[in-house]
Amino acid sequence: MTEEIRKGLAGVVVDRTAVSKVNPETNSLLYRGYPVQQLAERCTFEEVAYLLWHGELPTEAQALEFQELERSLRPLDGTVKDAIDALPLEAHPMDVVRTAVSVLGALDGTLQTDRTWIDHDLTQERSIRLFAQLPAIVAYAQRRLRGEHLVEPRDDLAYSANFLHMTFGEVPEKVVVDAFDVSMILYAEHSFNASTFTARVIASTLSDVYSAVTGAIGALKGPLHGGANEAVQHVFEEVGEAAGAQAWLDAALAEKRKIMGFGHRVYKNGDSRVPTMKRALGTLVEHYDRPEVLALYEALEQAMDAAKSIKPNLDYPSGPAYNLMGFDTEMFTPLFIAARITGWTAHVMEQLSANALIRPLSLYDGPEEREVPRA
Ligand SMILES: CC(=O)SCCNC(=O)CCNC(=O)[C@H](O)C(C)(C)COP(=O)(O)OP(=O)(O)OC[C@H]1O[C@@H](n2cnc3c(N)ncnc32)[C@H](O)[C@@H]1OP(=O)(O)O
Ligand SMILES: O=C([O-])CC(=O)C(=O)O
Repeated sequence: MTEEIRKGLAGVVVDRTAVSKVNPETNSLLYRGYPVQQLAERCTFEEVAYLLWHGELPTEAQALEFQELERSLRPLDGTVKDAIDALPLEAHPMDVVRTAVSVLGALDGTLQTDRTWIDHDLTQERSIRLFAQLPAIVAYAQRRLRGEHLVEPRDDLAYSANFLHMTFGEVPEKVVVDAFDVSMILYAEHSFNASTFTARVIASTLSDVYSAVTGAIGALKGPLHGGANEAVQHVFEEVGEAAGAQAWLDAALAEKRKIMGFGHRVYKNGDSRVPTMKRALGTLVEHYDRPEVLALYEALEQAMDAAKSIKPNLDYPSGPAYNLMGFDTEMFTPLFIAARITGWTAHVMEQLSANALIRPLSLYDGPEEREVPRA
């Protein structure tokens, strides 16, 4: 029998999903049927989280109930804070956040008594807890890099305004909060990407949602996936200014370097989310009066298009946007975690609702059977 190997599972359909639809032909992305561009324009990130989990946007009463619950779960758990404080300051924030999520799992008393494994309601409760705790964890990870103390959450603020307040100690102007909220919505969900698939593999063994999310964070960290938003900022710093983009790209391509923030496994004619995020970046460029950032963005984009016809992915506009907002570069991928927690957990619940253990086959190409050379 000849088995066909599809390296990287490229082009392989492994299951159904009703969470989102990525359509490279029409360059569109739907969350539960709604175009992500409309969601970014008309909804808050909290509403989008609710949509991803429940399949419908919340009614006013449901939104209020969700808001109260989320706000009540915001203060950073004391044991998680102690665990973070025990880590070296040099630890990468992705490792800090991954550890904090794992600690939250170990602290969750319901895991000790839960023997039903696939209890949807419990997984949903844990998902909201993770959603509400992640801003505190990520904001604290940023603050300790700067030798600053934890800032307590404010329950009079919506998710994004509170996130920025906990990070910077103040709420920035609306244009910044809005750009941040848009980035959270765009990063929330993207079908069977590497980290979501990791979460689904872990869930398929009937493990718990904290374990699935911890594994997903590990998958997101790599620069071929979420780590690219951080890598884009390094590229911008290496290139320096728009005038140097062409020469930098020629040299990088001659060295066969992958250009971070460009290319995608599914989209081959551009990422559906980029125009919306580029607009958000544009508002920040205007707000902070940093036109040189957009000039460099466009110079490198055009040079890459001319050289390879490869278009930017979402990490390309997000990197410089987070830089303008004032985040340290190592914090960019942790921000992606705070957004993608919604998609990951929606997929974990979907996986559990129609589970099959994920266990593919491999084609063995090692040595033929042989004798162990020992008496
Ligand atoms: C939110 C996200 O996770 S989006 C993805 C973020 N990741 C990045 O930005 C990292 C840079 N991009 C890449 O490495 C790739 O485009 C990936 C990993 C995202 C997708 O890769 P794949 O679908 O496996 O395509 P693959 O890597 O085989 O690329 C196909 C061809 O395009 C080239 N290519 C693709 N992306 C790039 C790039 N960013 N820079 C240079 N060349 C590239 C490859 O070298 C390859 O060329 P070849 O056929 O001559 O060997
Ligand atoms: O879909 C992918 O492979 C990667 C991606 O863009 C995402 O996870 O947002």
